[in-house]
Amino acid sequence: MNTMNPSIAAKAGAGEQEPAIAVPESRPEDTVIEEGKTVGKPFAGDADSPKFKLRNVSVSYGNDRAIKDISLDIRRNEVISFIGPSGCGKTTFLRCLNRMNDSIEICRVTGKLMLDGEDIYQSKKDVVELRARVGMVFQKPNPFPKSIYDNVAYGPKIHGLANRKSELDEIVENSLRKAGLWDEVKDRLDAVATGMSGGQQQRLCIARAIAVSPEVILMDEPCSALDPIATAKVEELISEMSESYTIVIVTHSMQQAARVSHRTAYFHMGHLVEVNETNKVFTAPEHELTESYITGRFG
Ligand SMILES: Nc1ncnc2c1ncn2[C@@H]1O[C@H](COP(=O)(O)OP(=O)(O)OP(=O)(O)O)[C@@H](O)[C@H]1O
Repeated sequence: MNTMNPSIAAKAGAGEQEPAIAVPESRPEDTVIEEGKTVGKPFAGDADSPKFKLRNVSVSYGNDRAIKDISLDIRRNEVISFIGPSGCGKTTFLRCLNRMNDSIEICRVTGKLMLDGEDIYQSKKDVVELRARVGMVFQKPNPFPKSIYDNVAYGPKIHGLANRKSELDEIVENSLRKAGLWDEVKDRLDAVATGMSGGQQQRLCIARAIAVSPEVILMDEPCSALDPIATAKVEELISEMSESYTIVIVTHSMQQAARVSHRTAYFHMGHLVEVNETNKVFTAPEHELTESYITGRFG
């Protein structure tokens, strides 16, 4: 979708010529980040009601704060990438969006997290229904050890989305088509899913997520276990899917963020430092930490 500014990309790789006299440089770790302050455009305009309205979100594991007062709107049908150095809180923040962190006993989430205006952390919230609306695709493809058909049919069955076998067949076919997998598997729907290639397994997991008609799909490094060809197929799929879904993707690949996302959010040590249109983040970042990261000064 976007390409990186060649001058910035070049800095990330080869490094620039050393100046004759060493000029003291500020180090990224010395930069003071003001808590709760994000540069760029983290919020939707007044006219738009965002899909997710997230305000003053903090997350702790025991006494350790992993997310520090983050506020962000996620727009309808946008693809937004979360990038940043390892351990900066991308996955933790992503997993708040469908309460996947609930299963971690020491994890505590505070702040307001609204999906279509409804507080997803309210005590009476049905978490199973939330996860049907906000699906998830993980880093490693994790199909059930069942047939290709059963993997896709499982969700619609437990959510009562089909009354007849013919309806279920239709959901399975449509989901596999949307995941770009139908032609490859239509003649072997009874084959066990774990026998597929890694890339096919990941697209099957995407079909499984799609099968329950979600509104949002969360993707946690969905291509990190895939080869470049399988990665390209999943990226193509993400672009196609953005017509129907809101997509939030955590990625370590800046090239991937540049290719697939409309906006990019840069995280740093639990802070949300910058959110901007992807093209801006990679060509003219506003925050010095974003620039340091995308030019490869740290990672
Ligand atoms: N289950 C957990 N228990 C305790 N601490 C955790 C847990 N999960 C994450 N953390 C801590 O929270 C912080 C943020 O981790 P998180 O995995 O969200 O970062 P990340 O940016 O996604 O990292 P990476 O890019 O390496 O996947 C880290 O300090 C991590 O050690």
